[in-house]
Amino acid sequence: MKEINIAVIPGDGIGPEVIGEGIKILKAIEEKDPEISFSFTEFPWGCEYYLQQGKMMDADGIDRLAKFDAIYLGAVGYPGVPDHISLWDLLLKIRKSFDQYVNLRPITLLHPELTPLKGKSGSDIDFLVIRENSEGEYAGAGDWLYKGKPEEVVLQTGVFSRKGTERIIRYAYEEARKSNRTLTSISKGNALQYSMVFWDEVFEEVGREYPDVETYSYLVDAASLYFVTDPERFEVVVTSNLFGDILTDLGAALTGGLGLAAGANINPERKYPSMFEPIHGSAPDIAGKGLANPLASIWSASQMLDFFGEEEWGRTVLDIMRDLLKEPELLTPDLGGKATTQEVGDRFADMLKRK
Ligand SMILES: NC(=O)c1ccc[n+]([C@@H]2O[C@H](COP(=O)([O-])OP(=O)(O)OC[C@H]3O[C@@H](n4cnc5c(N)ncnc54)[C@H](O)[C@@H]3O)[C@@H](O)[C@H]2O)c1
Ligand SMILES: O=C(O)C[C@@H](O)C(=O)O
Ligand SMILES: [K+]
Ligand SMILES: [Mn+2]
Repeated sequence: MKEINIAVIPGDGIGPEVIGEGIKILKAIEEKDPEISFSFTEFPWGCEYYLQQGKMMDADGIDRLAKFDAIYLGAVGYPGVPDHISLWDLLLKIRKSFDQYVNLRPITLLHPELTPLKGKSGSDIDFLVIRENSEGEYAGAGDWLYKGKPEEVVLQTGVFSRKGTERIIRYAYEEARKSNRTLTSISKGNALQYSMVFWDEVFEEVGREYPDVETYSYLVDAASLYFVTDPERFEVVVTSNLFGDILTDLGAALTGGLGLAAGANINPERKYPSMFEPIHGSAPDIAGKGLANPLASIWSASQMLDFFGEEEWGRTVLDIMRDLLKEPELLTPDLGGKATTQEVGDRFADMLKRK
């Protein structure tokens, strides 16, 4: 019997709505498979907590989370709390404290009707973005000088360490080798003459150990164009923290939108818990109305299953998702349907039970 202890942080806005459906699916799996059991421990942290308690999570929050096998997160961020506070005091705090330096974001078209791309381009979109998740533009290094004065200056410094750059690039080469796919590095060495020239050098350097992996290296501006005009050229992509953030929302737009985009924040050494979440935010514009698509959070639950060696269940969840996507009227409005968040989750769980 495999027991997976999951810390659940539903968070803000649509976070609790979509996480509830993901848990529903995990419970349905638990019911079907006598070899797996999940425990769910919920933490009330987030922006509402901040407004009541003056903090996004408890002071000993990281220590408490450290005891779990995994973290399942909805989203943080809500009007009334500055976004940089909700991000830095919860989401980024967890990613950094648990050295979740790999962010796996699949960009996969599960149904041909889901892409806005016309014609031949985009019929076979299936790639994995590996986003550096610990430093780079998100290092938090900087300053705000002479606030409010005419000589005001703000610095936000990208930090690219040898260790941090090498390990993400090596992870990506390993992934490409293992899955026999090409590897594309996306950077910006023409304008960013320190950080991205260094990134490109490390990409080449590490690549010498992987002569079997076919590689490409694009500037991020051109890569954005290729995402739209020729997404089929990408198989495994490795990129920096901020570029990865932006490019994966673009990738989501090509494959059904944010309601379908999942992400896994991985600590490959398994020294700390990894965290699974939809890549979207708290979507205040649709929160509390049953409009949120729960498929992204269900997909991230399938990434969790993969991570714990339950790839067969991970695959089954995606197979069900493919089937579900064949009937647009039974999906949430973002995908053209009329169903509520819960109705999609219920139907998903039913389909799983019948598998
Ligand atoms: N990981 C996170 O917790 C995370 C990620 C991104 C943004 N945020 C925060 O979320 C808040 C809102 O940010 P935003 O509006 O820029 O991004 P967002 O991802 O919340 O929403 C962008 C758009 O996508 C739609 N959308 C998102 N998820 C959806 C779903 N599951 N189903 C249907 N439609 C969906 C929203 O309605 C909105 O129109 C901000 O406070 C931001 O800081 C948090
Ligand atoms: O990493 C971020 O910037 C937060 C959010 O936009 C995300 O993509 O996880
Ligand atoms: K999220
Ligand atoms: Mn993002």
